[in-house]
Amino acid sequence: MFENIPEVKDGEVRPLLECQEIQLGYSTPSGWKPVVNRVDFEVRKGETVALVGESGSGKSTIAKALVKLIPLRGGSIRFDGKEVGNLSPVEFQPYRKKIQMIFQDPLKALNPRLKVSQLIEEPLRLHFPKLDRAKRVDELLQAVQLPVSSKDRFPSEFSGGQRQRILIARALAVEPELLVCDEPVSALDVTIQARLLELLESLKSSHGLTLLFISHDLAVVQQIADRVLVLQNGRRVEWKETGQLFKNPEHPYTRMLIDACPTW
Ligand SMILES: Nc1ncnc2c1ncn2[C@@H]1O[C@H](COP(=O)(O)OP(=O)(O)OP(=O)(O)O)[C@@H](O)[C@H]1O
Repeated sequence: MFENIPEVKDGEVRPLLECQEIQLGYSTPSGWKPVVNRVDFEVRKGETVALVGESGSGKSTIAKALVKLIPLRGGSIRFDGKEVGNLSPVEFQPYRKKIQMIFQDPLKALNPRLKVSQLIEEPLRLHFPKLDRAKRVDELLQAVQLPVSSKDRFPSEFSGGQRQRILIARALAVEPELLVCDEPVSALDVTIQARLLELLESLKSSHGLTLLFISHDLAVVQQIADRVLVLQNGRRVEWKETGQLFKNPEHPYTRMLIDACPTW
């Protein structure tokens, strides 16, 4: 099955994530609602791939499937060469740590009753029980360029951009390989957005990360992505290296997205 995944040749960077003909959707009271239809893409190690498309095109649905928040209905998801799409939640456990997600609204993901130190220690306790957690919390706060004193405060005491950094520190705690970022900067103003994008860029090299970056903002995508997958109504309409996409958008939908972007 899915033998059309190309062999990796010598010197080529191996894909960390390979999605082949994935089909996703939701069970609703009125029946099965298909959302993502036979979509193919891959993310090479160290690369940033952006998923773009209008609201409702299926971007977050793909992200949810990658961390098994919803099941794969058809097709194949391979992580580091291994088929993970049809694993049970228990079988998927070893991979769950390697794929971390950050969301647009960190407040929803951070328990407001816990201090930052507790929020970051939580995944450490689970995955690295023998580690000196206090030391690691300090290191992770420094990695996301927050003062170490932040650890004694609560999420509500921070700005949106700072909360996003806390969420990133928490995600980094388990040493992921793939960071799935679902509209992580959409709620932030432009200056804060730019700083957070710079941070993600520097964490990529310092922590050996690969990024799948979901956004509807093409200005952001142009800044951060190596390749872009354009989704329309759950179908792939374009899949290209970023420079090429902006220079030579082939699909009318891509051209429409680019024309609709206020930066151009
Ligand atoms: N739990 C659910 N049950 C039923 N339908 C859902 C559910 N979650 C999402 N959908 C539908 O799936 C489609 C794709 O939604 P999705 O959130 O993946 O889009 P998106 O491209 O990420 O959009 P946005 O940019 O607005 O987040 C939409 O029609 C949405 O209404």
